[in-house]
Amino acid sequence: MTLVAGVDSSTQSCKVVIRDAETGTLVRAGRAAHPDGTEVDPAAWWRALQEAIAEAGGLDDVAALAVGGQQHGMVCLDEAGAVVRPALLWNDTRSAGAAAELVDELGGGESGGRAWADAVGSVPVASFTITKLRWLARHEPENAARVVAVCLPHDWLTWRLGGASGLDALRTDRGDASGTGYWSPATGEYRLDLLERAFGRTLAVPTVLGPAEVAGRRPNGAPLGPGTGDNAAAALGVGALPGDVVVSIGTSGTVFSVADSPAADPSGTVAGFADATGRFLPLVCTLNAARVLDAAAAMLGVSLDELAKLALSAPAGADGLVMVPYLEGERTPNRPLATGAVHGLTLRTSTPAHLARAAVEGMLCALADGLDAMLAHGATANRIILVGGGARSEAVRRIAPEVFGCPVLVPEPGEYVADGAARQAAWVLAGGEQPPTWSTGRAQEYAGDGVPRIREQYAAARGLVLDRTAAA
Ligand SMILES: Nc1ncnc2c1ncn2[C@@H]1O[C@H](COP(=O)(O)OP(=O)(O)O)[C@@H](O)[C@H]1O
Ligand SMILES: O=C(CO)[C@@H](O)[C@H](O)COP(=O)(O)O
Repeated sequence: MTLVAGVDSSTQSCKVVIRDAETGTLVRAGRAAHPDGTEVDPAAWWRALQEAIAEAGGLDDVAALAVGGQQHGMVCLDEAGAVVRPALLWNDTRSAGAAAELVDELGGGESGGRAWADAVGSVPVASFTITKLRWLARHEPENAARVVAVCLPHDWLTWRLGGASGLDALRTDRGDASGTGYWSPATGEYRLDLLERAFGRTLAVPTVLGPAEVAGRRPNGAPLGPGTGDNAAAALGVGALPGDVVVSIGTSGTVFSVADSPAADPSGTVAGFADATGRFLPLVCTLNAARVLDAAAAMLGVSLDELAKLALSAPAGADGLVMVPYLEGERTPNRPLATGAVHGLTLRTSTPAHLARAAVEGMLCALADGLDAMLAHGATANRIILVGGGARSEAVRRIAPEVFGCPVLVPEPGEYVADGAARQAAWVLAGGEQPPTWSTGRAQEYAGDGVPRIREQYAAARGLVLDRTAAA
């Protein structure tokens, strides 16, 4: 049996799966935690990767490997290839002012948004690498002066796995490059003029590979795939096709679909990313998803399973109790400085069950807004597929149809980002135009009538929060 490995170096943890290259059957797996916080020394990802690989039984018998990773993180390297400062992650909002400046510099408002969307498929918000480069240039000029190259978390891990033999060995892929703000999915070219505008001078950047090209080799000669961003890897892992909309509930909440043509939304709601197969991946991302459930469970002093039971014991709409879950600020809508709110407290709604229900409904309503935006920008949703750690919650699975107004498919619990990376590794070995066909496990359908009241009351509460919160 030929084995391939896939890695998901995501916000909260590193996961490794080892699968049969031909059938996709899971053989072994491992995981390790990442540190908390929105800036992280990449060395911590490397340590977690080694721990997860060891737990997965090592890589000696693995014929190819690929890395999926959290998007957008800024990893700055000096001339010798050393990391200049801890990486700023996708959910670090300190560059919100820089994002606003960059949009203003290309015309501001609708016209600035249009210029960015036309140039790189997306309008930069604080998550995007380009805004972090501007922040670094302005706030840490001494660190900025040492930077020679910039890359993304998965690029850096792939580079290290391949021996880190020099900055010109850095490689990336279309999917992750499309989240930088200085690479265009439509043309397949870097926009180093925009990088230079943000940072004040140009930098070395990784070579962008095609979906199944070799990014390097492990010391035993096994090829490394180009890897990709975690959402593009999840799309590959669940085998998403045009007509599928994937809703991922991890640290971030994302709604995305595979498309044949690039998106360019001047409002910035839909990011026009590329996918890991040569196509495109329009995507809406919220900053607040699974951790809203973690926070609600912590507030109530219960486990996540108990939170789900409590949520399901309250009526749909929680008798008017609404949580607007902007616990880390928010990206969609673009309110990096926002805080969360609970509206509709009465004696009747002041119960653990109501609060649990409001947390699940609020988190799902923010994703339903994202789904609306995707549909408004031409996505079709023949199937909605729910993945990510938060999809393990029975309350999320059962309340999602009420909020989305349609059934959702929940694949067997698994690590779909790591699986997508493993499938890419198998593709690198097999070659050809398409990734190998792996049988996907059984998915369970959750159906139920939509309850429009849930979204109506959420929209009213969201409006109050937006009114009191300045945009970036
Ligand atoms: N049964 C569950 N119910 C609710 N949330 C869960 C459950 N299991 C895991 N999670 C949550 O999923 C999150 C991790 O999901 P994951 O997709 O791995 O995130 P990331 O990829 O961002 O690191 C954690 O916040 C965790 O609490
Ligand atoms: O910023 C985005 C997408 O644009 C996030 O989806 C990150 O890629 C982090 O993903 P998770 O760790 O939450 O899976």
